Amino acid sequence: MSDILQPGDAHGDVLRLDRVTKSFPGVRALRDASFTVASGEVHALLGENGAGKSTLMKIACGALAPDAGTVHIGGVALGRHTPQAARALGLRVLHQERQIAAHLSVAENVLLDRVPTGPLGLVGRRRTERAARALLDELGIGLDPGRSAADLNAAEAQLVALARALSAGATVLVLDEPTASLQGDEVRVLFDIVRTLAGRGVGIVFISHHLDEVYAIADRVTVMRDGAVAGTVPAAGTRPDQLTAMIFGQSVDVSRAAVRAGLPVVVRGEPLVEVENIHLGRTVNGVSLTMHAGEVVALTGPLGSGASEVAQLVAGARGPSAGRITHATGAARTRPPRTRRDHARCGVAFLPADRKHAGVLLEHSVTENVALGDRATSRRVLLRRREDRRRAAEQVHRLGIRVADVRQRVQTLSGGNQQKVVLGRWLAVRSRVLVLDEPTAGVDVAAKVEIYRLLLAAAADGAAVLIVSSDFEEIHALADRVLVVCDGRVVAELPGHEADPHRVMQIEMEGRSA
Ligand SMILES: Nc1ncnc2c1ncn2[C@@H]1O[C@H](COP(=O)(O)OP(=O)(O)OP(=O)(O)O)[C@@H](O)[C@H]1O
Repeated sequence: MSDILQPGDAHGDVLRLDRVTKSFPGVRALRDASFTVASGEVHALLGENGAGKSTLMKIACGALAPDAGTVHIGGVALGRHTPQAARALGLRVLHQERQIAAHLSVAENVLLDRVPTGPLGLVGRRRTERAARALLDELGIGLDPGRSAADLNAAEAQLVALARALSAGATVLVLDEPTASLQGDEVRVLFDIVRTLAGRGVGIVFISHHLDEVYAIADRVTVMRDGAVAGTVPAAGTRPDQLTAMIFGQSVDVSRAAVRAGLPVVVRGEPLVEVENIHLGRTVNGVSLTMHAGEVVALTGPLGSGASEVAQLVAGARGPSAGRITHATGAARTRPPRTRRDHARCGVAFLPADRKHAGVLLEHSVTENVALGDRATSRRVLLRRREDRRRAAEQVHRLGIRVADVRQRVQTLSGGNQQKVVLGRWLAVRSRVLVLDEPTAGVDVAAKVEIYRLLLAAAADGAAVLIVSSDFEEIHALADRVLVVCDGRVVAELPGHEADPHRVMQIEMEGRSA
């Protein structure tokens, strides 16, 4: 911890929530939850999907008012429950979405909440860039302050948002699953910066479903269960199985053997999709692959590798600029599918990475969202509400979706539960070809295992499954074959059980430098 003093209360806590309670119609989201963050500590907040982590942080940042309980930031009680009031006391939240102004430069973004003014209140560009440079250097961020923010990738945008929080004098930072769109080296860069911030006395809340990240960065861990705090423990000295037991009430094994236990051994069947030398602009440069019935193929690669685009092409979400994709399934056998609807009709289910925009209809109910898969794959025009509700309820049960009623709007579900709804949509229609981009991003470990088993069961039933994943544990547990993609090409193929993180990272590095 740092010797730089930050405002805090008598215990040095920069954030203190005391006995917070919050209910939504039909749900008790928080029950008497207390949580503190000390100056200079990284405090991980864990819990299964729907446990109450986001609700607790929404109350901390003034986005929601508690029914009971208090919030103190820097030792000062949050009087009005508004984001402005929490910000004024020094609390900032970094969401997963891009939080930078694209029309401004890096420097202007960094100093957005504290633009240095010259005489007459004018903002000097050179002065802005100098001030931003100093801040970026302090954090070890090597970005050019004069660069346009529109050109930044997701990882760079996040670093700029962090620098901006620091420049605004944040004393508490809430990072909500900050590594969701980052790859290996980018995660390391982020963690270095988080450590630097903590060294300056900033208290950091780190929400994650990845225990390896928690061990890499956190000092203390608080686990939430069913809206209550199950306990707070030091990260060092607490074993992963102890944490999963706190999260789920039992330990969870994500190994290949455990995930496959009790499932039939599958023999590779006939080819269902034939991908021949496809191209997409400069992102995909001649990829060929065959997906067979009964197998799970994983595509992996560094950010921008083109793996996601290959999945989009196979799913028919985009058309290739050259090459051919032939499906052997369903009604469209006589002609290659051209549109996404064509693909869906010949049995392709697609779970895109960008769920918020392409995956889920937030304003609609769980039932309607699950039923969408059926609408895309059948010619049925008449709505069968009762049947739709029955199917939705089945998926809610299978995937452990935390929802009071299937008529509830998806908007009111926790992030991980929204993800399960989109997945349930495609599992409900028993598609023969499943294409899933990062199928378990934001999903808790117990649900991950459940999803892996459902995908393996679908494969055992004769489906061909293609996943894009940056989660090595997931690839190792799930894949029969792994294709490593770099610069829009498949640079290596290896059997799933040989795809340990070290091996894949080595191939990615060689692929990138080739
Ligand atoms: N606006 C709302 N209306 C109704 N219910 C809500 C609302 N916001 C949250 N909930 C419910 O409160 C509970 C806690 O949700 P919360 O988002 O805090 O979970 P979480 O721990 O952050 O989960 P995840 O890991 O999936 O993000 C869930 O049951 C959720 O459905």
